[in-house]
Formats: sequence, structure tokens, C-alpha cells
Amino acid sequence: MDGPSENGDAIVGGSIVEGLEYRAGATETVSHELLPAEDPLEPRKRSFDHHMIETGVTMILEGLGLDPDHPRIKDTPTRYARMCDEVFSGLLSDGREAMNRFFDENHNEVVIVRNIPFASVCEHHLVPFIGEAHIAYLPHPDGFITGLSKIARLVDVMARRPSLQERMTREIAEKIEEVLRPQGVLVVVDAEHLCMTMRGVRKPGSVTVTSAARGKMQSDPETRREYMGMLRNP
Ligand SMILES: Nc1nc2c(ncn2[C@@H]2O[C@H](COP(=O)(O)OP(=O)(O)OP(=O)(O)O)[C@@H](O)[C@H]2O)c(=O)[nH]1
Ligand SMILES: [Zn+2]
Repeated sequence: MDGPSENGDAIVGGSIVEGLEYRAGATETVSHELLPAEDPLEPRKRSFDHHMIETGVTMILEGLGLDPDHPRIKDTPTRYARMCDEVFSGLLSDGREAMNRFFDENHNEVVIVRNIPFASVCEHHLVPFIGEAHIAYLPHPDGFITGLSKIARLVDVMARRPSLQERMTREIAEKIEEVLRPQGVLVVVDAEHLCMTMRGVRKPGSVTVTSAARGKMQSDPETRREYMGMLRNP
């Protein structure tokens, strides 16, 4: 069978995956120009508007009755804007760039990367939720895998956005499916939400578990059970 593709961009002799180039038996770093065009429904900015962020933070400080010109906090708005570059960097990326190294290894057994720590921010309260992602994928039958660290990089991209845990979990699974065309992928995420611990219902230690499955992990209950077991009970 030819390489990973669902829509006619088949690999012939291991050379092209829908614009992603790799050589049989070799590792390739794929330049951004080769990646598929961004989804026009999901336009990505190139950078954040620091001026707007700084104005907003200044207003919050004022709203709290603090003096934003006080020496102790006068740099807080610019500091916050700089922090956004880091903690929301996933808004500037579509995730495909995170997986930019592939191996044509004829490996078609499961690959599992477990206990990938992440920190995200809940879109309702803009406070962190922190946890671990666990990922299993069954490569394309021809064996098409990515560098292990690239899976962790993808988690970072999806985490560094204001999000919901369910959406983040789904976005990781969907991106792996899109880029690697695996036979199946299963993503499980455990996280503690600070909006449930430092405020509101105040239940410190409560852990939310979400999963997203695609391909065989979704359609075949036996396969799903097997890989869920590997992710949950190592
Ligand atoms: N499903 C889901 N809910 C989340 C996530 N992060 C935060 N929430 C929830 O979003 C909900 C927002 O509820 P609202 O009633 O609009 O806000 P609220 O008054 O601050 O709610 P409380 O947190 O219950 O005080 C809360 O129940 C949060 O626990 C998430 O990742 N997934
Ligand atoms: Zn929240």
C-alpha cells in the first residue's frame, strides 16, 4: 500500500505526504513552505497586540484600586504582555510545525509517549490548568513515525492557548491524525484546574480526565480498551 494519505496525495516510493516531504530510510526536516496551507477558517496572527494587552492589564490594576504607576507594579502590564508571547504561543501556530521530523521506519506497532507535562489556561477564567498528556498512536501500515519529542512539542502548542481540556485533547488527536495518518490515535489528558481549586467550588486535588480517539482506537472497542489500558495502567 502507498503512504499516508486519505485524499489522493499518496506516497509513491516514500516521497510525498500531502506536501510533507520525506525520503525513504532518511530523516528529513520539513521546511514550513512545504507544509499544507493553513485552514482559512483558522487564521493565525503573526504576533500579539502588546499595546492592547498592556492597556487591559492596566485597567484591571486600576479596577482593583491599585496604582498602576506604583514602582512595584509599573512594569506589570508590559511583563504580562511578554508573558503572553510564551503562554499563548500556541495561538500563533497550527501545530503542524511542531512535527517537522519524520522517519520512514516500517514500524507499525504502537508508539506511546506518556506523562508529558503541560500547562494551559482555561478560557473561562484565564487561570491555569496543569497536568499530563498521554498519547498512543498506531502508525500508518507503511510505518510513518515522527520524532518522540515532536509529540511533546505538539502538546505544548495545543496547551499554549486559552482552551478547554476537552478541546485541547481533541486538537492533539486531530493533528496527529492529520499529519501522521496513523491507523489510530488515542490521547488521554489528566489535569488540575486552578479555577476549581483556588476559587469557585474550591476542590483542590480534583483531577479531570479527558480522552480523544481517532481511527482504530475509536472504531474498534477492543483496540481502544487495549491502548487505554496501556495509557492508564502502565
Ligand atoms: N468542561 C470544561 N469545563 C471547564 C473547563 N475549565 C473550566 N471549566 C468550567 O467552566 C465552567 C464555567 O461556569 P460558569 O458558571 O460560567 O462560571 P463560574 O460562575 O465561574 O463557575 P464556577 O467555577 O462553578 O464558580 C465551570 O464549571 C468550570 O469548572 C474545561 O476545560 N472543561
Ligand atoms: Zn476555568
